[in-house]
Amino acid sequence: MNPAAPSNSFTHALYRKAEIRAIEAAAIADLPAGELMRAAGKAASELVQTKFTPRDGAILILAGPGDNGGDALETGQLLAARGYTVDIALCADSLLYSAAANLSLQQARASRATFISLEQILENQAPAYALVIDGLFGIGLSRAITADSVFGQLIQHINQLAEKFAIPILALDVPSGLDADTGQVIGPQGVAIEANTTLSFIADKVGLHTAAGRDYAGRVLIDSLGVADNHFPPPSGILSHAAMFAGLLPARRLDSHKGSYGEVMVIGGAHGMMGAAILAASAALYCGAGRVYVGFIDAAPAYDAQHPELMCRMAAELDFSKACVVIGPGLGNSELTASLLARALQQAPYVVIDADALNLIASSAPLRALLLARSQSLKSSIMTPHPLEAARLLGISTAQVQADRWQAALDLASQFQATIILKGAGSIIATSQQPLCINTSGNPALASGGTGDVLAGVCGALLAQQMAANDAARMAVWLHGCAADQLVEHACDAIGLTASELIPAIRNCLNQQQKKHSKPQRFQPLSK
Ligand SMILES: NC(=O)C1=CN([C@@H]2O[C@H](COP(=O)(O)OP(=O)(O)OC[C@H]3O[C@@H](n4cnc5c(N)ncnc54)[C@H](O)[C@@H]3O)[C@@H](O)[C@H]2O)[C@@H](O)CC1
Ligand SMILES: [K+]
Repeated sequence: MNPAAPSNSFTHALYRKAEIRAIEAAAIADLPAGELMRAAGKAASELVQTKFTPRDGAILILAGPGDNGGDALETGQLLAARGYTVDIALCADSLLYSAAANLSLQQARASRATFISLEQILENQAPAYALVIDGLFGIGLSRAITADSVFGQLIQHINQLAEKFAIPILALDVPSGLDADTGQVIGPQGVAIEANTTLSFIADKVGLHTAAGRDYAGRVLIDSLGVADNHFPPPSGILSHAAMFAGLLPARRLDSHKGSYGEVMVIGGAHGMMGAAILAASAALYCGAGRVYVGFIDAAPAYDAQHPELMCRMAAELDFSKACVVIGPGLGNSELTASLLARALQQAPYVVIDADALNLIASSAPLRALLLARSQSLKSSIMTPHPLEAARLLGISTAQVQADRWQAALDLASQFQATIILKGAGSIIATSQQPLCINTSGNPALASGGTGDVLAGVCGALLAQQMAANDAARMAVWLHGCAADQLVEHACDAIGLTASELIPAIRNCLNQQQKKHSKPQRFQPLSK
């Protein structure tokens, strides 16, 4: 089987460890003993064969104390049988192995693979390995691999050698040391393998795509090990991908006008922070909102010279009753801002709550009650917290949010009955009713001031164009990341991307997406 093409139908599905264990248990009941481990070894060895020939050099296999070690031994014996030079470091008491892992060990011992000791690896400063395969720990890792433990020293040594000599690391199932649910290195003082590629088994895992997961897992490939589709429950999460957004923005009708595409009012831009509101409003404009107002807090400029289309007003003058209100960018924290937020929560059919507006809600029970009342009257609300804002909203620390971003996003969605965008590496989009979504686009170039304001404006434009809140949030985050990816690839590098540059790039991505996926217009010119 091609490891990049899982056989089950949920190709973008994400599961937590407990769900994977349940799928595994159901599948094992249908299969001959050891079949999943054999399939794991076959998938991994075939993946290696697509990239390396036996002449490229030796392969080092790290086999740990559980079934992840069994997968590694199975892979090793298959590669040895195919003529590769294989060194195996057995880091386990084989008496404790499962029957399946024991069988793989016996076959590996009977193969042409060489068993080497940990000391041999730790002493070796310049190995000629073409590849390291990490089968130390998988989803069974239950406590930290501390830096000073034997496993910890081995992992650090391998990471250093891999970096120094550009040796690729293939992790089996999960990079050892990483929590497959949270995407964090299991601590305290834990270390983890930094893989280039992770071949994950049965189904994709949440922790490979959020928090530090992407840094440790590298490219993620999935092999379902032939587990039948009927063993997979509906996924509790999905990865975003282009096809998800097909048709969400209908093609524009020829007889449409600016009133057809909604009204966005960005409320913010207090003294010293006017740019934040302008960025959000410009993003709304470039993403197709029919009319865009900026409601300033302290003083409104006559117009914005770069975008004279924006209508600059005092926030207190604006009527929110038909608008999508994006409130927060540069809002500050005064009595006026709290009353503006209360009015937006009561009147606006759609709101995007960002930045300072999130902090106001975190500290005010009446505002929180107004937000909750919106869900009763079917008004749409998107909240866009970064981890610190999420921590304030939940009354916990930022470290607790980051320790389990998935759970934090779920808690926010259920406590505030809103669509949540928990920002950060692997942004999570959550509602209390639908599967969570982890965004797959974007890169560290987005880590600069103003990009969050831009995201809020994109959300506002999509909501104003009648997109459901969950779809708007998923698509906005995806477009925002795609724009940064395209800029990094074609225009600049990862350093120095500005929020302003992002805005026209988001418009390009949105239009590319529209061209690719929208239905043809009803009237095509005859001559073309
Ligand atoms: N059970 C099955 O049917 C399948 C299992 N598979 C593989 O098996 C893995 C899960 O296997 P296991 O449940 O055996 O778990 P692991 O192989 O992840 O390791 C668990 C073992 O590590 C020990 N351990 C945990 N934390 C430790 C630490 N910090 N320091 C030292 N030792 C520690 C545990 O006591 C246990 O012996 C999956 O990730 C996957 O690679 C696959 O082969 C697919 C099928
Ligand atoms: K592993």
